[in-house]
Amino acid sequence: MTKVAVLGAGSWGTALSIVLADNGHHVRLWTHRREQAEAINQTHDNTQYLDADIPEQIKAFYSLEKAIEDVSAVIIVVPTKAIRDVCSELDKLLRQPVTIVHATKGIEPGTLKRVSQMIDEEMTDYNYEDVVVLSGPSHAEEVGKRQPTTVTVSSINSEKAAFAQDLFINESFRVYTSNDMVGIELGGALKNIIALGAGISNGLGYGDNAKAALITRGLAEIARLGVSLGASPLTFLGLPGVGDLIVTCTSPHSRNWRAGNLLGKGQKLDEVLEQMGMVVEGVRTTKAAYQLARDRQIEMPITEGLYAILFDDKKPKDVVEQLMNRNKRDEMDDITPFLNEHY
Ligand SMILES: NC(=O)c1ccc[n+]([C@@H]2O[C@H](COP(=O)([O-])OP(=O)(O)OC[C@H]3O[C@@H](n4cnc5c(N)ncnc54)[C@H](O)[C@@H]3O)[C@@H](O)[C@H]2O)c1
Ligand SMILES: O=P(O)(O)OC[C@H](O)CO
Repeated sequence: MTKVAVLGAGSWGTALSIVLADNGHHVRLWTHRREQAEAINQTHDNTQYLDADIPEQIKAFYSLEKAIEDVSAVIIVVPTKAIRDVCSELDKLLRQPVTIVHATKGIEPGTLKRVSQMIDEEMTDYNYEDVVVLSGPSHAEEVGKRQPTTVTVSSINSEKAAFAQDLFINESFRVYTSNDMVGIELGGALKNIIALGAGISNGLGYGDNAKAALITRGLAEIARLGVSLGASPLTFLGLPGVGDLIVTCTSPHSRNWRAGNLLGKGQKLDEVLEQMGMVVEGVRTTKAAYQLARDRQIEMPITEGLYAILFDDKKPKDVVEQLMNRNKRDEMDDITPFLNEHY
């Protein structure tokens, strides 16, 4: 059995801790809020973030130094915004070699870096090639109830990916491996933009046709950007692509979908984010993807529309009208030449 530290006691960190505890591992769940650590240890629940019983072998810690003492794996599950601070602190305190797995879905605005690249920059002895990413269609609410879930782990270092697969896999949590780390990280991050769009569409009163359009045309633009950044197009047909698009664009469990739904009903971004109380990664990732698309001259009309709603105060209805009135074209026009150019 392995001693594992999980950094980030939000909904996903808590759900992944439950998977690890079910597999017999000793889990140290770290939170930067002392009162939360104390409450988890006393009550064995974390109801602000997840409605689930927390097994006895999960111990919550407020001290990062104590949480990572003697562990052989560190699972990083804080929001993208917190990755640099947490990793630079981790770098100062780690005394032994560990396998680092991250389950965070985002791209950093400004630097336009993926999470593994941010970890690489903050940690002296680890570069992105040693980091493992875990991603896929996986709402914490269902994982906490041991409902069947499938995810993918990936690393440039295939031994580390296999280690992570063994650490997490069980009868209700099936873990695949992939050798496309770039695609796995990008799929998980970019689907949040489309989930915001699907929520907005619902808030506007639109139905399944609009949702299906967003999922499929969203997939096309995710693949276009992903391939230009070195991902395999096939990855986006798998769990971290189509799979995660389906789960986040169709479920009210999704924080991104819920935030989009409120925006579609007319609420302002600031009040929506305050109301959510949990991270809505799609907002910052929209900023990053918009910049990446501009820099690389990739057509991403849905992402551009989302950017206009979130940051330019454009009305959602006007954005839908604009998307529906784009130039006539063949469905594969913007996909086939692009893939031919890269493959
Ligand atoms: N919730 C899910 O179902 C789910 C599933 C897969 C992936 N993810 C991804 O996991 C990541 C975390 O999401 P979540 O849903 O658990 O978020 P959350 O909002 O439920 O929890 C985030 C946690 O991070 C902590 N945190 C925030 N800033 C911090 C800082 N500076 N230092 C230390 N801790 C800090 C918060 O206190 C909170 O405990 C996101 O990237 C999300 O996209 C979430
Ligand atoms: O709740 P969301 O929108 O952050 O999505 C959670 C997971 O990424 C779903 O796979």
